[in-house]
Amino acid sequence: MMDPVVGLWGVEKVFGNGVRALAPVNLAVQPGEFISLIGPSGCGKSTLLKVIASIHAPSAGQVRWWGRDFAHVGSAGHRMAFVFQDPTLMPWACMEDNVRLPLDLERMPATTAGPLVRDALEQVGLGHVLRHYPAQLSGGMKMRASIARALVTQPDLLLMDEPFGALDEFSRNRLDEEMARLCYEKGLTTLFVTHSLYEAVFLSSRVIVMAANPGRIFGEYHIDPAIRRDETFRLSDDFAHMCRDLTQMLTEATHATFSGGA
Ligand SMILES: Nc1ncnc2c1ncn2[C@@H]1O[C@H](COP(=O)(O)OP(=O)(O)OP(=O)(O)O)[C@@H](O)[C@H]1O
Repeated sequence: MMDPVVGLWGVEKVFGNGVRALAPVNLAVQPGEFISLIGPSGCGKSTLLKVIASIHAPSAGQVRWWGRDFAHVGSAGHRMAFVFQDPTLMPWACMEDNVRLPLDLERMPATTAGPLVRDALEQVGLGHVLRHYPAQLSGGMKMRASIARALVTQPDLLLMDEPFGALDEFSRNRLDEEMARLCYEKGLTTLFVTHSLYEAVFLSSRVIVMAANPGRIFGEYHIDPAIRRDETFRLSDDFAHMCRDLTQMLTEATHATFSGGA
């Protein structure tokens, strides 16, 4: 059987202050999945994403990327990119220069990088503002630029931590539709942290529900990846039904007591 994109076995995270952010977590992320992590505040969603990004080392357990250790991430076919809630653009640089940053860090020649940068900006609908500076753009456009900066590296795994949380509902819905199109068309494996159950249902092929104290996986909910993620889906009875099911699971997760190991 093929190795998962990321596999976690018995992963725990205890911070220096004693907070047990993750009790044993087991998870296998398969190629092409769009997985959302939802759960009450403090249940370890961001911590789990950061363990997968290798920003945090697990306190116990094992993580494997494409069946190997972290040293192999970054080689062809095994690239990972992270999008944070804050777009973190360089204010003194135009869009083109901002998005080119990861390629500059790889010392890619400008002639090779140029078309990749323009293509990434086109993909997120910013092809017309290449020479604009962040201060000239709306919040939604800055977030698009941040996504373009992740896509320009042609990642095989995209990690997104509540990327649209600061946006108004209209911009968020629109970006969700565009994100779904990009990810499903490319078969891009994506892990997405959100506080919005509706966003999780709209985007995901699998929703992982977490519980807190300690942070752990409570349950999961599968959604047919073949469903077209558009306004028709958002307004459908199926969508409402899925949101109801997930609301119920989330309520149970919020009240669940932990009976696992010490
Ligand atoms: N660097 C850190 N040092 C100490 N404790 C931390 C650290 N990062 C997170 N925590 C704690 O770990 C627990 C899980 O935090 P985490 O941010 O992963 O939760 P979350 O589910 O993403 O929360 P939210 O939905 O509120 O963003 C919380 O109790 C948090 O206070």
